[in-house]
Amino acid sequence: MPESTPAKLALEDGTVFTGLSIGAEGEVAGEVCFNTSMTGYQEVLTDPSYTGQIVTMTYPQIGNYGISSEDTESATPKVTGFVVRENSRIASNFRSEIKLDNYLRRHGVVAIEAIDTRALVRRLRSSGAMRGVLSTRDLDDESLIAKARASAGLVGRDLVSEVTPAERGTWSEPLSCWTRLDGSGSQPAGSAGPHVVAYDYGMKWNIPRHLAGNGCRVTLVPGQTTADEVLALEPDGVFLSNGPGDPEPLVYASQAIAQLVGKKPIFGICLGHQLLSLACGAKTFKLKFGHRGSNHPVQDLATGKVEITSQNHGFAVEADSLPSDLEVTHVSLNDGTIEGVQHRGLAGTATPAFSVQYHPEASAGPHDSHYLFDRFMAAMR
Ligand SMILES: NC(=O)CC[C@H](N)C(=O)O
Repeated sequence: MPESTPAKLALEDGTVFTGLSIGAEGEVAGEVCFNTSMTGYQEVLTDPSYTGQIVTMTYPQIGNYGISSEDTESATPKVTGFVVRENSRIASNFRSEIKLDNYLRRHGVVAIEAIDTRALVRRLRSSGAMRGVLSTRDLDDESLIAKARASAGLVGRDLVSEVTPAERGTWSEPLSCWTRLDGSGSQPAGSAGPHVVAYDYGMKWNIPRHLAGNGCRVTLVPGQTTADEVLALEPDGVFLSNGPGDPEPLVYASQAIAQLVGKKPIFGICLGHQLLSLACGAKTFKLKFGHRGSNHPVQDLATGKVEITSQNHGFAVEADSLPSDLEVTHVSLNDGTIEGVQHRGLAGTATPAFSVQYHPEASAGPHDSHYLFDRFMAAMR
């Protein structure tokens, strides 16, 4: 029985958790983080921004509504490893096609259940993000701890290269009826609207779904595409996607963006926000334990309004490093970190450049921030 295969998770601080495998046999090393969303495990599993990370869900029972191919944020799971308190034995949902554990095994994801996830998360909260090793092969504590300490971590690595597409592509699928704001039938895809060239650094699919659903013609380009190549496509706007890992080593990306600022309207999300900020001369830093969940409060400084947002980031833009060109537009009400910026000199012109650290495309999460897509549409028109 796969349910009875033992598995262990070891942290670099010497803590070892013993549980049961609910995924593939194997051994993986990554940064151990936690996500506080009560639902959305499927979107978490397939979000390419989790590349290099072993994700712990704080909600104690995961898998109860199974897996539906309509709900993925990329073609396959991208997490390096997965940790839950309890894998639901029942998948109760008419849309479910496969149970969580079978899905994890099918895609080779090493995963563990039946460990004290509260103890694990409290440790990550107080000590900060840690490297870890998750294994069904090696169950020797000392050996696992040594491997965790020798593992690469996230800082200084270019993880975008692992998930960005090799070739240029197009996108035409709109939002599904399940994610439409008003819950009505499928949105018509259009292509008569503006042409968006989207840098795909490991983009969640709900982003191009929003763009296509707004009538945009969407061209997806690899993260290494130069500014001249983007401009040759004659875009009405340039989108900068989310993506995994440390933004600072991605010099090719920030350099290309620097050459596009002021030439076309630019909208960035998450890694795209960090890269736009770097391109304008700001710095980024690693957060102690990151923001990952579906209910993070963010204040829009222009209106004073609070949005409840979906978040997934381990790095952030350093407030003290902001050049005079950049203005803070949104802040986190949990820890005061920067959640949005805009280029001061370009605000109100035909080529604004703005970005947010959180996820207005939701999936999973609330729809409060959808207005940012409307702002981008207005800028392109
Ligand atoms: N979701 C994202 O784009 C994450 C951005 C970046 N990799 C971070 O962890 O901060």
